[in-house]
Amino acid sequence: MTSPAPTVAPAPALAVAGLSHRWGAKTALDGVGFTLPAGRFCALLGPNGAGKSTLMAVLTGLIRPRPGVVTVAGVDMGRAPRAALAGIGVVFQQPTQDPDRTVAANLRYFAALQGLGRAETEARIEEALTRLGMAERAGEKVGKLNGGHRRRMEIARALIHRPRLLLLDEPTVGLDAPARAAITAHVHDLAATGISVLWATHLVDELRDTDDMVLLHRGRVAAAGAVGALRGATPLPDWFLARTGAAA
Ligand SMILES: Nc1ncnc2c1ncn2[C@@H]1O[C@H](COP(=O)(O)OP(=O)(O)OP(=O)(O)O)[C@@H](O)[C@H]1O
Repeated sequence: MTSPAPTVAPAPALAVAGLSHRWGAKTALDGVGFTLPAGRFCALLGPNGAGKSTLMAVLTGLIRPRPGVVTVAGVDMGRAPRAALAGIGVVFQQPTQDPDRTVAANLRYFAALQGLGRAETEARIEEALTRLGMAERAGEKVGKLNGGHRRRMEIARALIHRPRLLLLDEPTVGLDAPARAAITAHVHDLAATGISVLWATHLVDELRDTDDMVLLHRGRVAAAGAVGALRGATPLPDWFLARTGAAA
């Protein structure tokens, strides 16, 4: 009789353990730990100064985890940073685009940095823009786009190398309500196709009950789990206010 082959659980898209960081005398992260399962939308929620951007800086390799361990799909960022970073797409808080060039030209530049060939590049650009509902804007100059479309272009750019994990640092800052809603919906759709998403925000209306959430407060994880299960019957703004003292 043969015994069934053991099933091996896939590595989480992202795992953070024992992570701390100080900016001089200021403790920005203090023993942060959480895991993000594959194919989930997870909000990194926290008031101003909670440590979200510092954590994003660690996760994008700008700050070395010390102490602490970050693994991306099982790859240790400290030991194999290039391999870990290859699996991540990033949308930083500050946009970086050439406004005088078209959307496609901006994306081509990024694809070249990733070492993609010409035919592959065009296919990837079309694929990424289509996922963000931006395919018809490929030939438009970035400077002519509204803020929401620019942001969508940046998200498309972060997808060009087909990462399994997408990190976004407050991607809706400065956008009006319709543009925020559109981007939030598009990124939820990406998660539904299997891309894991970590979405840093202090705006609770961007979260759905079915999302995961890591609540960061004063550099520590104050709560983690599914949004609906955590808040129960309490409106999310009230739940957030009770735990952080900050209005959402
Ligand atoms: N480069 C830096 N030098 C010194 N202190 C810093 C630096 N960056 C952040 N801090 C401090 O670290 C703490 C966490 O800041 P961080 O920007 O990571 O929080 P945040 O949650 O992203 O806030 P925000 O939403 O305002 O961007 C804050 O007290 C901040 O003042």
